[in-house]
Amino acid sequence: MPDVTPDHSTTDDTGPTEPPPSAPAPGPPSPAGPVKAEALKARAEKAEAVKAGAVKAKAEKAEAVRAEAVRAEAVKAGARDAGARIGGGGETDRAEAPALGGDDGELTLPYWLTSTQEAANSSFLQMSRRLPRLLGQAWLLAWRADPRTAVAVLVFQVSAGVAAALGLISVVGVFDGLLQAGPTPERVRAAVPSLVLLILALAARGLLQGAATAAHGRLSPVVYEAAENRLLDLTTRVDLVTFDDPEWRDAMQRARDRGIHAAQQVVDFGIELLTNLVGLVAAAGVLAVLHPLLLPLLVCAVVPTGWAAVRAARAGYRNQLRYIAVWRRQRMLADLLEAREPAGEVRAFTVRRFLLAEAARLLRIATVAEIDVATRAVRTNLYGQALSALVTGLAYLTLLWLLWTGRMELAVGGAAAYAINIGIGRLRELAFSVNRVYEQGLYFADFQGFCEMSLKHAEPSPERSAPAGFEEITLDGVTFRYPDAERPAVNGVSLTLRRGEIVALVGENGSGKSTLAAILAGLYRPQQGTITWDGVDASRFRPESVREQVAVVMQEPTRWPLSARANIAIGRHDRPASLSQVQTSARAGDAHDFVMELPRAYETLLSRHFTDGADLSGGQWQRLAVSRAFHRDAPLLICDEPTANLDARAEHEVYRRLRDLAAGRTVVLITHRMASVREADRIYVLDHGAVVEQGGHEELMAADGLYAQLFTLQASAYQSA
Ligand SMILES: Nc1ncnc2c1ncn2[C@@H]1O[C@H](COP(=O)(O)OP(=O)(O)OP(=O)(O)O)[C@@H](O)[C@H]1O
Repeated sequence: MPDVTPDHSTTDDTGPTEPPPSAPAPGPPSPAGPVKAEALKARAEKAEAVKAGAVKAKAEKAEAVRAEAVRAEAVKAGARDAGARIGGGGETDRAEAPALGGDDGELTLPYWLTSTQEAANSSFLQMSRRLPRLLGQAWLLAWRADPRTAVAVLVFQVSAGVAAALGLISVVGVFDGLLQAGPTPERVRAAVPSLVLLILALAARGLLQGAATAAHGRLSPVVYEAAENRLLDLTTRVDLVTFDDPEWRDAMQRARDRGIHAAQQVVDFGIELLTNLVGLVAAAGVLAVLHPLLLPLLVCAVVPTGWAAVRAARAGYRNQLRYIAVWRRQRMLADLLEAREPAGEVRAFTVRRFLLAEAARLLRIATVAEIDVATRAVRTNLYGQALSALVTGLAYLTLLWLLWTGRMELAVGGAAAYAINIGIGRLRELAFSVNRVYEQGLYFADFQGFCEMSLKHAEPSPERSAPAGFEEITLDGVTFRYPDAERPAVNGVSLTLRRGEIVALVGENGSGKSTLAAILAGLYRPQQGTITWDGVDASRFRPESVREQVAVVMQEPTRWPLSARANIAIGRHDRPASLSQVQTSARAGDAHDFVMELPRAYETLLSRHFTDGADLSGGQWQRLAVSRAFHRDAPLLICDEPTANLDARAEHEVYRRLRDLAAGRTVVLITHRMASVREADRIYVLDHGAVVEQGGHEELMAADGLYAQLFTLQASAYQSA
């Protein structure tokens, strides 16, 4: 869970506070950059060239040039050393080998950084203009996640601000009392009521601020939870073909990478901004009452302070922008090195040292860059503080001038000095808040964009449900093309499935068998042609209700990291199944015997990632998948190469049971094992997405077409062996 939960309780009204870190870096660690002066100069020039609103392509190019310059420096500086260190200095250990991806590690701007690019190059004015809408969106998000807590945060926060304003006003009273003419005891007495009010106001503010922080601590994770749930909900609601749409996948990746976190942060920083705004309004109000000149003075102070804040933040983002690609690649490699699946190949291909060197090279670049960021952050903060001191000095000089020339009373001057102090601190924090809300708002826009896009791709949901069971399913001229594909994967297919039949789909690789099976299963909707269930157009049924009637054994069945029992029972997760029912399904899929040999039999967790977990062989996983499909007990069973990983005995068993199972059901069988096909009632031969032959085994052999060729080829291979 993301971590950023600003603690508002630490906000102090007693004067300007230290500026917050210039660049909150959600997700990846803070970026970095080598300290070479020339590279920095080149980067600065390029950065200036990339003006706000510049087209994305231009920005990407500029960034790539910069990144490359800096990368080259960093690689020179440390990568080879790092590579040498890792493997003990051997020749093969060094990072001499070409970088992964065949691009020699060129760091082009990844798609998901375009928002940061925009943020890094936005002016303060641009940020301020978008702000109201962003704050509105943040509020909506918080409201939807938890309306009561959202209102509580708002009420507590505003009340704390009002209490702070009261405190400020009472300070004026204290000064007024203390600095009036007369003997000291009288002056002290005159100041007491205001002092009491000040104490009460501060106590109330402390309490309210604490309550606001507590409510916010509750709201923030709930917002994250709501955003994550919404993303998952929409991701699973779109139809399957949307997963093959690269644009949607990009959008999903962006929303997942940064969007969810940004949703939470927009709310967090929105609250922070509100807090600072209330404080500022209080200070400004008091100043306006004290002297008409003081308010414009404070407003003037916002210009340099805001400029310094935005400049510091933008510098941080630029660094992040530059090095986040390095960081991501390093993480990707590290993940691969740590994962179980590639562990075998890492060793078998003896690539350990090569990969380590590459990971170290990237890490080195990031480390060098990180040191640079720290140095530059100190410098920027120094400038910011100097500028801030200058503006504050100017404000006080004006105040002195007002006092000196008798335009302001001493008591009022004391209170004004206090209010200016607070006002300037608030302004600085406000500038940071604005910058943060804006930056996170850009990623949040990605999240919202994905939600809107997914809603457009959501499956249609007609009221009508498919009937339980069928006599005949008919496909008429069905054509299906994947997004961006040049030609249809299934082209004008017409076929009929009757109850109790075993129908086989045969054809060479890529001929469209699996796609056709997915269409039959209701996973893809054809762009042309119709599918009817007992004469009713299946598109008029709720897609889920069609799938309820289908059990599928996928080509690559999912290896659910659940117990063996759950791996089978998930086939009908909505109906509670007893162990004996699960065992019956397991026997049907020829899985019972090996499951009983597992350490905890049916309760064994099938994942090596957990203690006591076990893993299965490819064939065993397949048998579980067949059992799962049997357990689903649906009128249409689609088996897409169910025996590809099975040994001869298991294969024989599965087909024998399929025959039994077909009684009263329909089985669609896809397999390259021609011997298993000859048993089918009808065989459809596919070529380039179209049905080129159909009939029984004998009939097709006699036709001497593609089927006969494939069959004879396989049979002869066995005979010659
Ligand atoms: N998700 C996808 N996106 C785009 N094209 C796809 C996708 N899946 C399959 N295709 C293409 O559709 C065509 C048919 O693929 P399909 O998987 O249906 O063939 P198949 O007959 O089942 O092949 P195999 O015997 O190898 O399993 C192929 O050209 C394939 O490249």
